[in-house]
Amino acid sequence: MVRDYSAFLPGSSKAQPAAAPARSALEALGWRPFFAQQIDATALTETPPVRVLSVHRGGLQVVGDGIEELIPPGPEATVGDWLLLDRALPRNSRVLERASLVKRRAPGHDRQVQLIAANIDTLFVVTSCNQDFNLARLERYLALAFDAEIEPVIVLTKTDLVTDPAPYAAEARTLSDRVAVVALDARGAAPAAALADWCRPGRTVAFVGSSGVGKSTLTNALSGNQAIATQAIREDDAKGRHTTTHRELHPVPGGCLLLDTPGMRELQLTDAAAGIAELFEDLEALAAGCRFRDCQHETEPGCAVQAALDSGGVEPARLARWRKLKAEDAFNSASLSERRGKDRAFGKMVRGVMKETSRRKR
Ligand SMILES: Nc1nc2c(ncn2[C@@H]2O[C@H](COP(=O)(O)OP(=O)(O)OP(=O)(O)O)[C@@H](O)[C@H]2O)c(=O)[nH]1
Ligand SMILES: [Zn+2]
Repeated sequence: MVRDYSAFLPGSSKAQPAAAPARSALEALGWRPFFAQQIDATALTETPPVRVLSVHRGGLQVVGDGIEELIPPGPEATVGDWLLLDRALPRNSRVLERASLVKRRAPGHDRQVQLIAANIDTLFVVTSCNQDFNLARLERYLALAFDAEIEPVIVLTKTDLVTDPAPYAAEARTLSDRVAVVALDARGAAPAAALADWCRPGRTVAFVGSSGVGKSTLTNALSGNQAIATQAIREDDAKGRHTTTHRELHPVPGGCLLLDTPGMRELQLTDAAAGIAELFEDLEALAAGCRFRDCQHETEPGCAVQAALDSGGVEPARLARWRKLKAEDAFNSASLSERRGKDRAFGKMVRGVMKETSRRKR
């Protein structure tokens, strides 16, 4: 489905409510005390704050109070970042400390860390009341959100396609008592009201989830479904094809800021140990009581996790998901050489076992 961004285009004021509350241009862009307290009054006038709306090869598209420009590449910034714009030397603009940051390791050799998006307030983790619904997948996104210091909210779509969506919502609620769960029909008027709490003016939100769960439908719903003609923002890629612009922050007139990037949709779990620990804080706390610090919670003596499992204090399926998520994160976070090392160690182990077996046969 093509996302309809026409309401976000410059000059579009159709979604503006008649009596919008007065709010500074910066606040509407997400400016708040967390950023303001990082600078003094002189810096504020000499180097005005601007927010990065998009990142292109040619530079950074930034907006601020009466400012809208493309500055050359230089500052190590990503979509959503706040910069103190150095008018004389834009590439020296300072990046303000982030309230949240989504990053990932680049595929390929050096596996450098790539910045995906900064200063997102809410990550809507979208799934549907159908076979897409999967606790392990939801947990992966929740851990990523926690790791990036973003508040996750689970959005369950397609409630209209099942007789009773309640069991889905109930299962989603078992994942964490710190995560809100919203169940809705993504088409129509429901989302704007149901998600209003997180989509107030000046808030920055993003949707993640598998293909087809309703992210575009929700995006369009938040923009007020104002435009009738579908008019996605597009740019030509190197091969002359039209592709939806990557890494864009779209200010919804009179509303929140919406981040839509393919990089966000394909989030992989890497370097998210802290987020996993936060999501599974009860199991982490148990594990602190294991005899060995590197306990794998399998057959080790003095394993507090196994003991809790035996006494029924831990749900086996959840424990299995925790261990799998940790293993996935460790593997994805390892450098290439570390992975090779692991492969070598594994190969050596396999060869050792085979030697042992053939010797026994003789
Ligand atoms: N009945 C019903 N259909 C829905 C709902 N949410 C989404 N759909 C439909 O599901 C299809 C896929 O929705 P999209 O919004 O394109 O899904 P997406 O997550 O953006 O998918 P990608 O762009 O592939 O990532 C569309 O035909 C929507 O109309 C819902 O709550 N109820
Ligand atoms: Zn243990």
